Amino acid sequence: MVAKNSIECDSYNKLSLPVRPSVLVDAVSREAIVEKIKDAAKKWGIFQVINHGIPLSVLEEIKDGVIRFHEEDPEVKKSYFSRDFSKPFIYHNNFELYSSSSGNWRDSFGGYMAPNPPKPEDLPLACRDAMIGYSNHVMSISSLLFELLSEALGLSSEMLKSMDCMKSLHVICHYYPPCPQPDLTLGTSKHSDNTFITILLQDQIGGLQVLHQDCWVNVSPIPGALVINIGDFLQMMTNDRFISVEHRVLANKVGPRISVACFFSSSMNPNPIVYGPIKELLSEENPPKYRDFTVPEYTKGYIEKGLDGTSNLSKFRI
Ligand SMILES: O=C(O)CCC(=O)C(=O)O
Ligand SMILES: [Fe+2]
Repeated sequence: MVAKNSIECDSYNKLSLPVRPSVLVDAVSREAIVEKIKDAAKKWGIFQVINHGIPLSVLEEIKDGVIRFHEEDPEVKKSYFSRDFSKPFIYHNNFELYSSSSGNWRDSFGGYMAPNPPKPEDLPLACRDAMIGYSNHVMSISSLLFELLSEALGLSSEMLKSMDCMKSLHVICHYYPPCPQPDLTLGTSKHSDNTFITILLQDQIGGLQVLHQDCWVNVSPIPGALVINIGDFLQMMTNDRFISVEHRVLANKVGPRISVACFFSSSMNPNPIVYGPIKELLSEENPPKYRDFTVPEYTKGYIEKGLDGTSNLSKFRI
């Protein structure tokens, strides 16, 4: 299942992420933080942040909530099982099961937490408070991140927010059970996210990798850190100034591995807004590389092809 034409780089030290996790604390000024983010979003499409303001106890609570739900009585879980993403909360394994050539070694649950959060009683008791609490924190850190990303593009701080990039939050909580034969499968196969950005919390088990210059590079877990992925929409809107990172998750002999992916995207909901390369970033020398798109239009192709390792972006290139 290893991607073709890629070399395995097993050492994080050989090729380490350029933006260290302390990006939001160490940098002496906002300008310095913006510079680091600009560099990482361009070269890697990913960076990690610590001291983001979300208390460690909140991170622990959501991870515990994910384990509690997944280790719940199967009868309880069964009542939430569905592939209908318009429902307020669903438990599923492999949204791409019927479109991909192989299944992935994980189970997931989640729902849209903004702009219309589910009624608390629609969420299972095992993770209800944790999901609501964590989502509120993620919404506020996303506001700062979209400001910094706008500034990194040389735009006004409010630009991306004014384009509704942070309006819709889809939270998906993954549970990767220990795998007896990890070499034969993957936790999540290679893909980029159909989002503006994704804010990811991973536990200490490891397995997340990004494809960089034909090498799979480990995104080693850092306690308390959040991983920020640039998604496909932002790559198109920035006309390739930022890149949407291709990533995957290895299956592990140990586990379970827990991760919580917060997708900023309205992908499964109606959204009439037409996006395209941001006019302020274009010039005669830098004409639009993508045609305009709506999020549901983009998502339709993304879901249909599943996580098959191919890019949906290329279909929108001019
Ligand atoms: O579990 C992870 O670390 C990554 C999951 C992921 O890439 C996704 O949900 O899109
Ligand atoms: Fe992803």
